[in-house]
Amino acid sequence: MDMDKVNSMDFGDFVEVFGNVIERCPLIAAAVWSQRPFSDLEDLEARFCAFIDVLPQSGQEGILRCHPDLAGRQLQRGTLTAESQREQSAAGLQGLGAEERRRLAELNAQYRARFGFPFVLAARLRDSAAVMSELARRLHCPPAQELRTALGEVKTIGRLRLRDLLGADPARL
Ligand SMILES: NC(=O)N[C@H]1NC(=O)NC1=O
Repeated sequence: MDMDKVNSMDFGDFVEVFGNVIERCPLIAAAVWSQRPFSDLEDLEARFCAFIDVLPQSGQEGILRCHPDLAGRQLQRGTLTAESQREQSAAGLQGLGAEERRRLAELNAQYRARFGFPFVLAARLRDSAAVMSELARRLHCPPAQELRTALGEVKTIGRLRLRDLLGADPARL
């Protein structure tokens, strides 16, 4: 899909196509549509990121809370969004053994109890060992720093999803 096509989309089509660039936050695509035309992919990415950056902290935390747990119950049940399913599978999270799943669930619960939102990371760029070690490491970060890190991961996930939709090279992120 090229930028002319994106710029010519009506509101409904745009939200349909880009509504899950930020996981389960179609409102962001709805807001970004108003800012067309976009000059290129980087411009489009920047609009999604800027929306996140100007939200109050409660809104930023709300975005994080829209993300499903990594290797959580939804992955087992197959009820994730198609994008999330693909990303979690790419990290090998579907093939975890019972003990690894239990350990990850325990760390996810500790993380959520400490920060008030789920642990978020761009799973596509990691394997399951890296997911586990990042979770164990970030669990001990100061809350303000962790909020910034988590939002950075949301943006990375979104940029990779945009690249998929536009047929751009994900390696150039
Ligand atoms: N919790 C979390 O990071 N979830 C996300 N990560 C990712 O790559 N896809 C997701 O849904």
